Amino acid sequence: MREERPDLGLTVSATTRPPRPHDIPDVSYHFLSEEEFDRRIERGDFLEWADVHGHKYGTLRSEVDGLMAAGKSVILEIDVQGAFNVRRIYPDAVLVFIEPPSLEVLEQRLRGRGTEDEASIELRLANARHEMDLAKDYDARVVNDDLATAVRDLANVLESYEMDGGNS
Ligand SMILES: Nc1ncnc2c1ncn2[C@@H]1O[C@H](COP(=O)(O)OP(=O)(O)OP(=O)(O)O)[C@@H](O)[C@H]1O
Ligand SMILES: Nc1nc2c(ncn2[C@@H]2O[C@H](COP(=O)(O)O)[C@@H](O)[C@H]2O)c(=O)[nH]1
Repeated sequence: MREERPDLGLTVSATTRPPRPHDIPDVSYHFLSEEEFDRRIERGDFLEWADVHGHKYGTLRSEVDGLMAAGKSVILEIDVQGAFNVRRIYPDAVLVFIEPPSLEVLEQRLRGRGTEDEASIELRLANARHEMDLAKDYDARVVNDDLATAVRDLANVLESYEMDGGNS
C-alpha cells in the first residue's frame, strides 16, 4: 500500500500486548509496558484507546497528526470501541468493517497462527461474535476471504468515498 497509495497513511498503534515472534517493534506496534501506557493516557497522548482481548491498545495523536501534516488520508486498524470513539471525534470518518467469511474460518486461522493459547482463542472468538453484531452500524463491510479480493474491495470502498464524499 505504501508504494501504490502514497496518499494513504496507516498509523502504528501502541499496545501492552506482548510482541508475537513475527512482530517488529514500532512497525507492527509501539510495544509499551502497562506503566508507560498508563502514563501516556494521563498525558492525553491518545486520540482513543481501549481494552481489547485483555490488553490495552491505543491510537497516538502524534501518529495521526504526523500523517495529516504530510497530507495523507489516515487509516486506523482498530477495534469496534475505538471505531465508534473515532466517529464521535471525526463524524466524517468512514468505518469499514473487515470480517472473516465465518467464525469457523476465523477459528481455523487463529489456531493456524499458533500464537494464542486456548483461553485467548476462546476470548477472541467471543469478541468477534460481539463485534460482528455491530458491523451493521459501520459505513461499509468487506469480507476477508481471498486476500487479494478483499484488498480490491477495500480499495473500491475508499474510492467510492473519495469520489462522492461519502454520500453514496
Ligand atoms: N484472507 C486471509 N486468508 C488467509 N488467512 C488470513 C487472511 N486474513 C488473515 N488471515 C490470517 O488469519 C489470522 C488472524 O488474522 P486477524 O487479523 O483476523 O487476527 P487478529 O488481529 O488476531 O484478529 P482481531 O482483529 O479480531 O484481533 C492471522 O494468522 C492472519 O494471517
Ligand atoms: N481501539 C483500538 N484497537 C486497536 C488498536 N490497535 C489494534 N487494535 C485492535 O486490537 C485487536 C487485537 O489486535 P492483535 O494485533 O493483538 O491481534 C484488533 O481487533 C485490532 O484491530 C488501537 O490503537 N485502538
